[in-house]
Amino acid sequence: MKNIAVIGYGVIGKRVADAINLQDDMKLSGVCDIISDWRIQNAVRKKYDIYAATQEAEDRMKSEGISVKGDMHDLLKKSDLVVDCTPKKIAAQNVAIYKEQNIKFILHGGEKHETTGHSFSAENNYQSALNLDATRVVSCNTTSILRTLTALKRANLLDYARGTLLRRATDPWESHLGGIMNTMVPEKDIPSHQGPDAKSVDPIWMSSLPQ
Ligand SMILES: NC(=O)C1=CN([C@@H]2O[C@H](COP(=O)(O)OP(=O)(O)OC[C@H]3O[C@@H](n4cnc5c(N)ncnc54)[C@H](OP(=O)(O)O)[C@@H]3O)[C@@H](O)[C@H]2O)C=CC1
Ligand SMILES: O=C(OP(=O)(O)O)[C@H](O)COP(=O)(O)O
Repeated sequence: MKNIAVIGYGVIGKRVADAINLQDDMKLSGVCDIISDWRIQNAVRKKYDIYAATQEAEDRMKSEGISVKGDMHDLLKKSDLVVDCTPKKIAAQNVAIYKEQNIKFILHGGEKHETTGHSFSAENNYQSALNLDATRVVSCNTTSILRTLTALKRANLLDYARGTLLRRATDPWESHLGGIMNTMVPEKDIPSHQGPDAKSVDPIWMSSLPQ
């Protein structure tokens, strides 16, 4: 049984926590965040152990009647692996802590490939992730590119690829950040980061493809 910690209980973290909870060989050791609003109340309702990332967060959580088990370091001490689901750039800052505590970690698509040196998409490179100390699960958009091109490549139908990604939805509170790219808001930089990102998952399969 492996004890898994989730840092950041937002859009992705709440799903990761529920998924861990469903596995026979994993135990959710706790979730750690800075929020004290309705979002963390979902974790309270599910009886997950809650940890506060900062002292201010702990004070706010307690003032909202949330029982706090400790801080992030307390959670890491009782965990074998951490899945960091904090917003982009925050997770990269946490990497030094994970390395110092010698704990394996998984980051998400908001971070750069170099942060872990391995980028993961199960269909493409599950085997190469075994026994690593760290990996990064690429974003939903990069995964969609990988799944589409991998299917075409396996069917021997792929010479090269040039794609336009139309993102039709976004987290509502981030809609002002260009989330609905190429639908209402055009992507300003070509190639967008998802093409090179796909190559970082599978450099051999994708190396022949222009960006
Ligand atoms: N949303 C999506 O559709 C997808 C997101 N991703 C990637 O997943 C990762 C997480 O994104 P997402 O779930 O959307 O992010 P969210 O903003 O929904 O959730 C992140 C949570 O972490 C909290 N947080 C902020 N700072 C800290 C900290 N120092 N310690 C602990 N918790 C903290 C946030 O609080 P607060 O809100 O107060 O900042 C929030 O509750 C990113 O790398 C993103 O790029 C990948 C695929 C899809
Ligand atoms: O919505 C996402 O992340 P975000 O909340 O950091 O913008 C998804 O990870 C999509 O990210 P992408 O724009 O890197 O494909």
